[in-house]
Amino acid sequence: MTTEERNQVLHDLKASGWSELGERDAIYKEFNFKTFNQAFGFMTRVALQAEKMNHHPEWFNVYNKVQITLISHDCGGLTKRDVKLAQFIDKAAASV
Ligand SMILES: C[C@H](O)[C@H](O)[C@H]1CNC2=NC(N)=NC(=O)C2=N1
Repeated sequence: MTTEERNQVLHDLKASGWSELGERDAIYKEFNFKTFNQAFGFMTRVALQAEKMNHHPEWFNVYNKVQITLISHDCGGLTKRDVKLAQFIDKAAASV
């Protein structure tokens, strides 16, 4: 991404609850659902999309909470693939 693209994209992602990690060039967001079933259903939809994109989240789930970090490991930082997946994730969470 160009610096301009990156700034625009980060601005939009931050507006929807993503934050930049300090220690790595990655983005992070926490999702809270009502139940484990909802959390895991959400994770299942994200997993299928991730597999399609061959781009996979780092994530941690306890009961109704899902914490997600996105980074492109091959580049050691944020790429358009992370942005695409983040946008899919937000849509999936909104439709639970
Ligand atoms: C072998 C396989 O294509 C690679 O390891 C893919 C899989 N999923 C991936 N996911 C993410 N987030 N970053 C990667 O660099 C990556 N690489």
